[in-house]
Amino acid sequence: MNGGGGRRRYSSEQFLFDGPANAGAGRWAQQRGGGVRRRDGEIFVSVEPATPARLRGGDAPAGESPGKMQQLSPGLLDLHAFDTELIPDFQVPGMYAASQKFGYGEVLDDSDMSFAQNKQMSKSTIFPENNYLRAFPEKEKTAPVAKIKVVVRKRPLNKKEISKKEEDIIDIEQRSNSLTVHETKLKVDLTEYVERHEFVFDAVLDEDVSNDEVYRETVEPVVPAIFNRTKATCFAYGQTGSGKTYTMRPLPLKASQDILRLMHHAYRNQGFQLFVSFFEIYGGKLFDLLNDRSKLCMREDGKQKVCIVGLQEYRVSDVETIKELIEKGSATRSTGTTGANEESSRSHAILQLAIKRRVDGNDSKPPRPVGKLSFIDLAGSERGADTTDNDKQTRIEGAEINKSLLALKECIRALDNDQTHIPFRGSKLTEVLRDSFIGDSRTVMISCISPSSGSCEHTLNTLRYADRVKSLSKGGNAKKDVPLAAPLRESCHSPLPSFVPSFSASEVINDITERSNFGWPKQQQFVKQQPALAFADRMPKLKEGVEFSSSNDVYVKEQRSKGGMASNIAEVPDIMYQQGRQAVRKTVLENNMRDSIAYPARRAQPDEEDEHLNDLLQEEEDLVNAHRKQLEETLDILREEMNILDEADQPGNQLDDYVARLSSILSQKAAGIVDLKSRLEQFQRRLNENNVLLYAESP
Ligand SMILES: Nc1ncnc2c1ncn2[C@@H]1O[C@H](COP(=O)(O)OP(=O)(O)OP(=O)(O)O)[C@@H](O)[C@H]1O
Repeated sequence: MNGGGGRRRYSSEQFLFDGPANAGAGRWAQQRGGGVRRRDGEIFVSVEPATPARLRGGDAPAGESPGKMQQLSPGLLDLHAFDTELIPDFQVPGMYAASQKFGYGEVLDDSDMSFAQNKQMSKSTIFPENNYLRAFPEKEKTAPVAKIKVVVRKRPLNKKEISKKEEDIIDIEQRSNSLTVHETKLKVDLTEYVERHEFVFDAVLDEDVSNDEVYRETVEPVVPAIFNRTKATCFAYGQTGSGKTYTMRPLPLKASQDILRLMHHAYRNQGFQLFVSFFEIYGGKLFDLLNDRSKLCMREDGKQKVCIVGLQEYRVSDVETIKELIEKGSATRSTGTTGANEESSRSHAILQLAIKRRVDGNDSKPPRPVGKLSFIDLAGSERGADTTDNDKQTRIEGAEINKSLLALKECIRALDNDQTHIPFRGSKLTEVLRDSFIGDSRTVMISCISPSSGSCEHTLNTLRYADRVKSLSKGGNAKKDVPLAAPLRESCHSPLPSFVPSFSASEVINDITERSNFGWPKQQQFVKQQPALAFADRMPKLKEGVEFSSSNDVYVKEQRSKGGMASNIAEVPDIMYQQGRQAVRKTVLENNMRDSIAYPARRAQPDEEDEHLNDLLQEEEDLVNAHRKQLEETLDILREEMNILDEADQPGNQLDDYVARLSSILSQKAAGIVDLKSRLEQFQRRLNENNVLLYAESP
């Protein structure tokens, strides 16, 4: 929780991913040969008896022998670790059993037959199953892990929020994976009502859940997989102050403990090594947090492998050294000095734990990359909207953050839908993480939310983002959420309007694409068949108390105060309006782009494809945001109009005043409509441009 006055209090364990306020050591009491004891009592055990050399000020001895506790691997880091082959000596006992046990045994390429045979041999002849089982603690016998997992974590109200008497508006039922946001809204007649927004995710963690439990729910299941060429990525997403850093901070340490334990027990003497790197993306540029924030350069080679030139990687053998590296990197991380929360982070911090393996047991050759675990503490999500109020630098940063969060969402969605084309070129963040989006990968997104009524809008935005990450996925929420809506439907005052479709978004996509004779939906078809547009058409027919339900979001309006003079004015349930439709539209848009790219005479280059797609997605998001804003302004204007009408009815009213205010209101209304219309036309033109290309060049 925040300390007094909204400033953070840094506890003894708060250093990972945190900014300069945490700089400096001294929070840890060292226990030579026996690990390290934190002042709060928790003990980290060093898994090797030797005590590592201290790391201070980036002066770790470069090129130390691999036998030492840490080793700096200077120069070029090949992030494209995923053409990695397991080296020929891999038939050592244990790996086969481990890969089977953890559910990752199927990930080998077909081409790697010799290796597969070796593994078979090792299983039957060298490492009997029962021995293996005894060698592994219960918690490591993990079931196969979902490719994408979206988890929400709610933090407790902090002192500042309590002193401002803000309410906790998030309800999480025990042992459920759903949550409800209670949003208080004002009607036109200024009476209050509550909108309930219900969401379902893979897991929902309430304020009582400890960091240990977060680790068990998110990262722990994927750790064994990285010994078998999997790339796992864990993101923390959310507004400033929602608990991203608090959540992410302990994860790499806990993961490294598990990795080192596996390396020294299950995979003992198999040549595995652990490397740590830590860098940030700030304003679209890369900086090495373990090398005095020196600027890094990202390059792509002829085979489209992404490399970060100059990134320092440290070989580590004990948790204590990792902790020190993380502390050092966190202290170097950029934090902004502008905006509402001056301590908020405006950069993405990326900490990577890479598993490599010695080639033929030979220390003179560079070790081969095997798997990787990345932890990403994203910039505050609301910073993406920070494009107007601050200085130029802040605006540029805001735009970059916005771009990267948008691109990230699209990449994860593409990944979960097994799309062959991943739009990773959309931002520096996704480019850098390119290797995490190809091959065998696992992604965990932890969406952090604040419970307070004052953060309602940001919380809803975070949940919508998380929802869109998965809502259209094959194994995602769309279908499984349908039953959830049923009890809520039953509880509503009046029956669901007959036009509310019971569709899953992916079914709609299929439906649309099936109806197209040419393999992609024509733009006109697409527009007509959008279910949410059908909703919008019918919106004025809504009555008080009706409920909307899309596949995984439920809108229920509870009237708190009745009898208002404007109760017949339909209010747009923005959550419903946005969710199903945006998801559908985006995928159709992507399909359009993909298909248009598959056939044209002048083939677009991959770069162009990504640019087109990302530009369009961005423009679309801007349009929807502008529409929502305009709607909110219209409601304000309506309120104002009603006031002046009321006053006009009073005896002795000032006609001049009435005329002037009405004139100003009408101008505002007209300006809003003109602005939105021109945005809409511009977007239509962009869609047409793409479709013109499509139709002109299709056979
Ligand atoms: N689950 C939690 N339980 C207790 N305290 C929490 C929890 N989550 C966050 N906090 C506290 O809330 C404050 C803000 O959290 P944190 O710094 O992690 O936010 P953040 O999302 O990383 O913000 P920024 O984007 O500005 O870095 C901190 O004081 C933190 O200790």
